[in-house]
Amino acid sequence: MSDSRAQIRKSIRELRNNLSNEQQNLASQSLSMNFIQYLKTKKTAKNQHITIYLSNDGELDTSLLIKELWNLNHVIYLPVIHPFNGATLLFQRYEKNSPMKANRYGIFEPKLNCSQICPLPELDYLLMPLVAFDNQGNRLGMGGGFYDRTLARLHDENWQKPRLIGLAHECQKVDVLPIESWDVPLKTIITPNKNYCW
Ligand SMILES: Nc1nc2c(c(=O)[nH]1)N(C=O)[C@@H](CNc1ccc(C(=O)N[C@@H](CCC(=O)O)C(=O)O)cc1)CN2
Ligand SMILES: Nc1ncnc2c1ncn2[C@@H]1O[C@H](COP(=O)(O)OP(=O)(O)OP(=O)(O)O)[C@@H](O)[C@H]1O
Repeated sequence: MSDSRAQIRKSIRELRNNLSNEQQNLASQSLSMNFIQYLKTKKTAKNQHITIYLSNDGELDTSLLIKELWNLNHVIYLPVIHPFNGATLLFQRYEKNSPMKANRYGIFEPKLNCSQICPLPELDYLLMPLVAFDNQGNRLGMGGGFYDRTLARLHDENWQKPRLIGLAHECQKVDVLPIESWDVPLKTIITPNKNYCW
């Protein structure tokens, strides 16, 4: 089982890393339009608390979406790897002038500042990176278990917030993922081509 997860990770990471700059730019524009349109259909008020991520390893580029959401007065957060609580994530406010530093994987995150951390249930939307997703909204990540561990508490309850939304290129879709007990399925996945809802 874990072997096939590793295989899927390897082949899909290769596919998305092979997308051209032009494909990435177009994908980034479509993502931005699709998510902002999605917020409109939810009649979302301003000042929503939205966690995104800074793209790495061929992931769908979020930089344009972040700028547009700032312009619409939403409050943006990024994941920060917890300094001592194993492989879990904190969600810290991200502004244009936030001091940043590279984490152990070379991904930039805001320098830890406890006064800027948002507790998970106070977030409205959690936009998550993923390596592969399937027909049922299952998600396979980079293999660190960061999001699954962080969301484990929510998974046990019948939670309302945050809404979990995966972001991916269309080439990251597979028919069926081998899932594990801790995997947290998603109700929405947004690609440049369409919004999947379960
Ligand atoms: N953009 C982004 N930010 C994110 C995540 C993510 O998937 N994407 N994460 C989602 O959880 C967390 C970081 N998790 C990550 C886990 C593994 C690797 C990675 O590149 N692994 C290398 C091996 C690196 C090593 O061991 O030194 C690899 O698999 O090649 C990157 C991020 C938090 N921030
Ligand atoms: N809720 C959890 N409690 C304890 N360990 C967990 C939990 N979720 C995941 N793990 C551990 O993390 C490891 C990696 O999990 P998995 O392969 O599902 O990560 P992933 O979803 O690909 O990564 P990420 O969530 O960081 O994007 C697993 O081997 C598992 O042992």
